[in-house]
Amino acid sequence: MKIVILGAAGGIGQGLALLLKAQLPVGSELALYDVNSITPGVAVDLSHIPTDVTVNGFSGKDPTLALLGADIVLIAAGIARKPGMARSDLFDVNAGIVRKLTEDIAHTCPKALVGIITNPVNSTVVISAETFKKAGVYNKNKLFGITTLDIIRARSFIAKLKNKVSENIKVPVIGGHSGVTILPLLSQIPDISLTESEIKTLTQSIQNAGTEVVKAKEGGGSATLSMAYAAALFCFSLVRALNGEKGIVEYAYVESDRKQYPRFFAQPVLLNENGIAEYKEIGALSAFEQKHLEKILDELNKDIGLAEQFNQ
Ligand SMILES: NC(=O)c1ccc[n+]([C@@H]2O[C@H](COP(=O)([O-])OP(=O)(O)OC[C@H]3O[C@@H](n4cnc5c(N)ncnc54)[C@H](O)[C@@H]3O)[C@@H](O)[C@H]2O)c1
Ligand SMILES: O=C(O)C[C@H](O)C(=O)O
Repeated sequence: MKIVILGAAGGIGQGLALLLKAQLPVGSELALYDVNSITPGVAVDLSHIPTDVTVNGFSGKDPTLALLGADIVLIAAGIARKPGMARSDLFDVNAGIVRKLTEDIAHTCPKALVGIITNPVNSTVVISAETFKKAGVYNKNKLFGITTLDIIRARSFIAKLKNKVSENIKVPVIGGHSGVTILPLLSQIPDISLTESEIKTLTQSIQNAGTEVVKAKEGGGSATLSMAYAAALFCFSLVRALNGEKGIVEYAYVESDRKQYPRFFAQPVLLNENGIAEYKEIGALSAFEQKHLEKILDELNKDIGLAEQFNQ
């Protein structure tokens, strides 16, 4: 199995590459690509870790050599937020980067599963979808916006609040990946009950967690290590599904045909060798969550519309 990271020399890319080198199944192949010329060196560095995962690094303008024969491509290329910016402020630079890299994927490995990390995820995934469509190779079952960071944050915050082991906490998070569009379904966590005030505070903390990191890093970027961990978890699920393991469900920002939601929406999907095998039910929402959901639809539709226009 070959996994490619685009943007591999960045804060997320390097952390993600380390986790994949350390934990991918024996015999896997990891290809790192970034415009930054240090990328082959990052691969040499990683290659000294004694696991049976081969690593190759590529830099320059053309990612083709990295993408050849890819089964999974993870896109973390692009700029990150600085204090005072919203994720949508990244659109002008990152939209073009994601479009170009998607064109390269469409040309070289159109059957690969693609996971998008680059912000604003609510829009970049749509840009990628429209680009694949233009190239005539779009398969909505193979394109994912990675929202796992919202889920692991929710797990961490709830574990801390309730003094529980975070590994055992499962939290659905639906919607999108920006501010209020991040909607944790705190009413659905098995064996944990929360007061109204806890729900309100936790929801806000999960929605603002990215901004909290941006502020704390004081201009040095946004979440990298927690995102690398989140992307690695998501990637391992894709790998297991491609290897034929059954019953793997992940939450991700994907295109579905459910008319009650925007065209792209983070939701639970069952994975198999072909990507999305089935859209799972979101389940019952509390009154608080239902009200919140109604509020975010316009914002998501706006982010999606902007991306659709960009590709026209
Ligand atoms: N989905 C999420 O939950 C989530 C979480 C955190 C960060 N992000 C986003 O991930 C992106 C990367 O964040 P980071 O902290 O790693 O940034 P970074 O600046 O550390 O790394 C980005 C890398 O992309 C590379 N790059 C730029 N243009 C490229 C191109 N055309 N082809 C290949 N590589 C290119 C840069 O050289 C750099 O190494 C940002 O857009 C950020 O907002 C998303
Ligand atoms: O907040 C950001 O800009 C990065 C990322 O989307 C996050 O949630 O940490």
